Amino acid sequence: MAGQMLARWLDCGLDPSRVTVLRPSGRAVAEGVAVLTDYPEKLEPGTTVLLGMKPYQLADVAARLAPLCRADTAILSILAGTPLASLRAQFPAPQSIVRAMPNLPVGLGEGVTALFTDEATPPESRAQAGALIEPLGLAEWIGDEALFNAITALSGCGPAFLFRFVDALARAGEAIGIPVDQAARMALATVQGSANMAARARVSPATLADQVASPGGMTREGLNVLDADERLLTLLTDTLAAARDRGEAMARGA
Ligand SMILES: NC(=O)c1ccc[n+]([C@@H]2O[C@H](COP(=O)([O-])OP(=O)(O)OC[C@H]3O[C@@H](n4cnc5c(N)ncnc54)[C@H](O)[C@@H]3O)[C@@H](O)[C@H]2O)c1
Ligand code: PRO
Repeated sequence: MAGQMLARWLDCGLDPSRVTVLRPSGRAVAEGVAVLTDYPEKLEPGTTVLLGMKPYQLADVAARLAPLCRADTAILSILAGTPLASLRAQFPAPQSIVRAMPNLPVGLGEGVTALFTDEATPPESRAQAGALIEPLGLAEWIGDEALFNAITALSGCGPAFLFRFVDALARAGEAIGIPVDQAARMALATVQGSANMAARARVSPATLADQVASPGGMTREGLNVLDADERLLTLLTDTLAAARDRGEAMARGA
């Protein structure tokens, strides 16, 4: 995920010589970006540190990284299910700690990133974090951290659910006799075109769905299947709730 964010920042003109990546594998990231396999001796004043490892690695990483941090180090964490209080406990020195939850299309500048911080982060640092995220796509500040796992379920995990939907649409097409390659191409292009259309439309996706459905026609019969007993809504509510609940469990250390 962090690699997608970096790719977009570099595409938008970030000077690669200003970036250092720490990754145990030492694998190259991008031309001109320094890669370290171990922690540096110090951090430059005003460094922004993006935490992009797995959430369960927080304590191990903080044990080495926190002593290098100063009051003017800014922490940006993309760790799912990791509350701001946990980050503050692990990184006592930095004033600015921001929780971010991006999704994978940030690499194209078409992502969604939820942001949250607390009163200890100075307003100018909050603005800097917002400016950093802005080229990645839609940025949404969240007022209540209690919603962060729900928001992660919707937009952070959302691409996976959409990819699953595209795959299912293609396989359903195949199930009713469309050749497999053709069904895959047409399902993806249908979702892409429809998403672009919905993004530009003046009316809601619900209204657009009704506009596709000619009275007494084919689409209405299909929508009736999705809508029966709110089948699709129930399925998606259960999906988001399961993802959200995993975030809550991760926050409890499970
Ligand atoms: N994948 C997503 O769509 C997504 C979206 C939002 C947030 N996240 C968050 O991003 C984080 C990484 O998830 P991912 O899916 O990108 O996994 P990943 O396995 O692709 O990336 C993990 C990265 O951590 C690095 N790493 C491993 N050990 C490390 C260490 N000891 N110190 C520093 N770096 C280390 C690895 O080099 C690797 O680049 C997680 O905290 C996850 O919650 C992921
Ligand atoms: N990927 C991370 C996870 O699955 C968080 C959102 C997307 O935990």
